[in-house]
Amino acid sequence: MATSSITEHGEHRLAIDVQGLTCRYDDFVAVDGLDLTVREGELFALLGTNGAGKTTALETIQGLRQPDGGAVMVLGLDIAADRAAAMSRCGVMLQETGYADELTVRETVGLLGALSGRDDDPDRLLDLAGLVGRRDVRVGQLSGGERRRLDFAVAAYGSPKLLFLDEPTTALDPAARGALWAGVQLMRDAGTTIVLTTHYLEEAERYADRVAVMSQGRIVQQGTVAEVLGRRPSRITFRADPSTVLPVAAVAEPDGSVEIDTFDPQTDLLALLTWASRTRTPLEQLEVSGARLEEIFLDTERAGAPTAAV
Ligand SMILES: Nc1ncnc2c1ncn2[C@@H]1O[C@H](COP(=O)(O)OP(=O)(O)OP(=O)(O)O)[C@@H](O)[C@H]1O
Repeated sequence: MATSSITEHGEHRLAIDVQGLTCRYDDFVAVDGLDLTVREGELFALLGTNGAGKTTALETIQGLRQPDGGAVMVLGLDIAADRAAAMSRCGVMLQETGYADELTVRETVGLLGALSGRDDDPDRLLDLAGLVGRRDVRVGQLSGGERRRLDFAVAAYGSPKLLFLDEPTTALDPAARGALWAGVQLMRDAGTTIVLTTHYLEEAERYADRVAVMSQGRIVQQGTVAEVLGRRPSRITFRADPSTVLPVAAVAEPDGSVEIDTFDPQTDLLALLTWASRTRTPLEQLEVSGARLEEIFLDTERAGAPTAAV
């Protein structure tokens, strides 16, 4: 992250500051007192199951919907009062965008990008989005993955200060995903704050500086990937004779499978291996796995109600 995102008082400058945001559809509360902060210069992933409230929250943060309660500041501006000024510094990649099929890729980037009010070179965007080879192809002839990269090129036009990406890699093949992530990382490295939603948790784990997990309209986990993962234990698994008395606390099943959940895998593994060596106990299929976002995500869904630390 760029050091310029820290104030002279050592605090993080905020690209987005949401306090107590509530959004209703008639009597249904889709976003329920949401507190969310995104720091300048970071790549922030908003996660959650279908219907968790991510799109509603992001649309409200972008000023497309009026909140039923709470306050939203975007790039230091109150979105309710200064939407035009705030959004003129933002790029938005929606889940679907309509294009004129007969225009070429370069024409489309140039025309739609210019609507942002920012200047840029369309060829730079085509390079960023991995579309140089498709420059003169008509948009109607693009594949789904190429269209998604076109969405990205248009949203990134003029290097916005803040870029919203709604499920940017959904339905892309691995090569197209890699190309899009490379472009996203270049934007972040150049100082753009990125806020994205995704259902690909491994991508959030790999690329995001911080993540938030939404459930039933509220944030149930928020922090750096390491912080969020650190709230869940690592797991040591192996198979051993069911009659074996183990040196560490474990869940041993009658079929011989053993699970050890631990926040100190190094110490527990060392104790286990030392003991196994001394007692000549075979530990078959021994594996150690760190916590994954997917497990945390599933935990919060199983819990049903928002309870976890934020
Ligand atoms: N126009 C609407 N009218 C009534 N209810 C709505 C409307 N739009 C969304 N909802 C409801 O609000 C809740 C949150 O929806 P939202 O689209 O914000 O979730 P999401 O987290 O973005 O889901 P997804 O991952 O599927 O995009 C859901 O229960 C949804 O059914």
